[in-house]
Amino acid sequence: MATDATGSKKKLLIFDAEEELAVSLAKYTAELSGKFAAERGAFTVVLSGGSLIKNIRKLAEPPYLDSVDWSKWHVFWVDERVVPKDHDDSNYKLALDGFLSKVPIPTGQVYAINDALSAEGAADDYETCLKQLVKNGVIAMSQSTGFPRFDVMLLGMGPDGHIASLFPGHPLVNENQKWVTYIKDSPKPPPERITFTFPVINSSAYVAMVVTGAGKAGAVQKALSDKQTSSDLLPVEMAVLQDGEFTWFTDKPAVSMLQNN
Ligand SMILES: O=C(O)[C@H](O)[C@@H](O)[C@H](O)[C@H](O)COP(=O)(O)O
Repeated sequence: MATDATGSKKKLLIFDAEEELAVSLAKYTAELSGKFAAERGAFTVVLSGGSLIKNIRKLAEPPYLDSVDWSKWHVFWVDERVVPKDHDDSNYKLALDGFLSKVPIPTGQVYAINDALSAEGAADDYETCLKQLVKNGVIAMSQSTGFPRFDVMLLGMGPDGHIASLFPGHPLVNENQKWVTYIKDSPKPPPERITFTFPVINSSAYVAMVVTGAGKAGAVQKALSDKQTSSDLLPVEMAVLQDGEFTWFTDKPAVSMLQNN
């Protein structure tokens, strides 16, 4: 069962168990796929790594396996580790094994990083790729921000409140020019990664913030409490969409430190 916390700028869905969350997340994503395929003829989907890939598993099952128009999907990564694509740390490999190998998205519409480049080179290369896709009309542009506007970002959050490879207290959280940047000292291994920046994340049309498990309850409590001060924001709290819909997909353990839950 989902609980809707109305009155908040962000929508909070709370599920009794991860299984129900996964059912709802598949429906949410399939509906957005239908909407954007009809409106724009393309559906741009941004994935994180981590447990998110397991959470989207039901998209690769009936009825969605057959009902979704996978030919319209274009898949990107909000962050990627700078390792070979067949390395166990690769977010591409994680998504390929757990999701992409099970659905018929054209391989040319799956945008992995160039793993032959340095972190800096891979970030520049990915940004160039995004700019080309904006020119081609595959990725929309936000008129209000001047940054690309992805149709949906399906994101996880770390126990420290990080999203993408934007970590608490790291200067990268303040990047406001680049679309894609790099980090060489990630506190979560491996240290070298590329990541979308906040202006890109915050220009999205839809964001699903998918958070399960008691280990994340502290960050969820801070993010959803009213006592936020601008000097002390977790990265997840800096995800504030300019003109989009932000939905938390949580399970009971993840919200166990919220009052009234
Ligand atoms: O490459 C990465 O490390 C991920 O993209 C990262 O941003 C992830 O989404 C969070 O760390 C949550 O990961 P878990 O869901 O596994 O905790």
